[in-house]
Amino acid sequence: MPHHFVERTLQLFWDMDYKQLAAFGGAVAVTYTVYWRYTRISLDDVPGPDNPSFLHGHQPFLQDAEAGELENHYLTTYGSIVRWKGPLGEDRLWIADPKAIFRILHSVDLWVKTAAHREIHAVLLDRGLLWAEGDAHRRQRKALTPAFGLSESRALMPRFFLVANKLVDKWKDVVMSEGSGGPHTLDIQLWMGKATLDAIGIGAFDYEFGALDNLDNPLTKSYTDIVYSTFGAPTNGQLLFMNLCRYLPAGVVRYMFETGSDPALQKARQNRVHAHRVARELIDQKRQEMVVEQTEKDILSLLVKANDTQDEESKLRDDEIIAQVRTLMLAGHETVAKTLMFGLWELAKQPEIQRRLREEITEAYEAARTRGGDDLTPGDIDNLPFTNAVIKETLRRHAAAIEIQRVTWEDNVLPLTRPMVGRSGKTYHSLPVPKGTIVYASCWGYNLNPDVWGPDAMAFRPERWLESSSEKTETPLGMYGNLLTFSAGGRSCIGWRFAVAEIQAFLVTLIREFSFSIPEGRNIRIARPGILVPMVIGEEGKGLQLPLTITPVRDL
Ligand code: HEM
Repeated sequence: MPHHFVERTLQLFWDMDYKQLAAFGGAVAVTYTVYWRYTRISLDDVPGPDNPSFLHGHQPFLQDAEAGELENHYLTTYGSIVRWKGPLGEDRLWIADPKAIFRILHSVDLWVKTAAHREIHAVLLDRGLLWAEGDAHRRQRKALTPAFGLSESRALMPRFFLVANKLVDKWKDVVMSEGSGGPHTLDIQLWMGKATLDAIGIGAFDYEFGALDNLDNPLTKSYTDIVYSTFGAPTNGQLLFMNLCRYLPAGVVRYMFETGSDPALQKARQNRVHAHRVARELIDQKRQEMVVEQTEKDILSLLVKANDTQDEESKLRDDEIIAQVRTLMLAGHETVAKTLMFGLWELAKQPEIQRRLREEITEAYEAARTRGGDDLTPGDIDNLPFTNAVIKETLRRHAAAIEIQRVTWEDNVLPLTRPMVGRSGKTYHSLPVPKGTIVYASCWGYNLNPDVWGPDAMAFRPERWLESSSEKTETPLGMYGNLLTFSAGGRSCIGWRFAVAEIQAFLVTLIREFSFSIPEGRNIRIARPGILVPMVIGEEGKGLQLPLTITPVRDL
């Protein structure tokens, strides 16, 4: 560009008064908006609620909405594809359509995690499997997969029973000392958090968190309610900030997360210090133990051993193994805790289902005792149809992850299971989506979609799994029971078999020993500010709570 042209252009701006500058700025903004609006694929015709606020969009409203009620409202009012507004008028898509979800979750290089989402993972979980993208993700996943097979997960069952029985002993002590051996109300979410932390410690690393024993362990303390205290109750300002992160370079976002003085970020960084120390010790210990051949192995031992036999290119570095330790500690404990607590809550609400479940489990224990065993084997539990139906129904009705967020970096077209009728009345058989669109593959929306599960999809009804029509669908999706609970595709939950084995061990142990009921006057609502938050209505100020009354059903 000739030098004098640049000079003259600058001079032109220099000579403008503020009105001319404002008019020029306005003209550029309008031209850009019109260009953007008419050259970009538009989502204006997708059904959805009107925008309540240009600045915040629907996000504050979604924070407070009740889990399940919101998804049901979307499905019945708008259908299985809904457009809602993010901050600054941005379009977001909420998706409960099986084919569209299948396409998103099976196109892992096209639909990726947002930069802000990944940076949250980096602080909370390090740069492990949940953080990695592309080839790095494939390499990490390949290294971890052998440790999560069916036989490896089932081999952990005795460890899960050990922790479940310890929980029973703790509850019996509480019932004896505080409830004189009779019914006693306790906060089930607190206890489940402790028990599942101990279970992931023992199952995945052979590490004693000592959460049920209230051991003075700084790592255990730093995990207490970590997800809730980090991301459980963001203010509107924090939500806006998180959303605007996508417009900043990843390095800047990283710097802000790494140095921010927010107490939640400080808690996550403190957790990292403790977790790194423990992870290093554990890895060294596993390497030393590798010379001794063990039959029963924790996940980390399997990972360290398998990694040592990989070629140099595929091998995980030590910092990557440490990242997996932190990833598994978090991903594998809160999720299972939520599933168990909501399962027990459903059973407390429906005594008849609970009675039928206890009958099946008690009979199985009697059969095991006759043949000389104390606990049920994985094979015994496989043969308990109603127990497994209750587990699947809990995972369907109370998916621990509400939704799976992704963004696309390229214009593309989503196939639809059912045609979508746009706001204009036009019918769409597939949906063009512009690049940069953030979508939410809704686990709750899909799991409650009447097109997939029938008109009683909202009801907690385990019997549906015993009927011949269950698990049959046009687009088989998930890993387990065609549920979206464990996601699907190349980034699906690697620990789903581990989770199912753990849930089975806890459920049969607890139901055999205690009956569960809802304490009078303490009704629960489950908010969904990114994670599931059970609260007692009227006691919201106390934060997370799920009180249930337990009564021993066998001699103490
Ligand atoms: C009921 C329990 C569980 C539920 C509902 C659950 C759900 C999920 C979901 C929805 C994802 C996909 C997240 C995304 O792509 O944004 C996921 C990924 C993952 N889960 Fe789980 N999970 C559970 C238990 C576990 C357990 C027990 C472990 C480990 C011991 C585990 C480890 C992981 C890991 C490492 C990933 C990342 C996979 C990848 O990106 O390749 N999860 N889980």
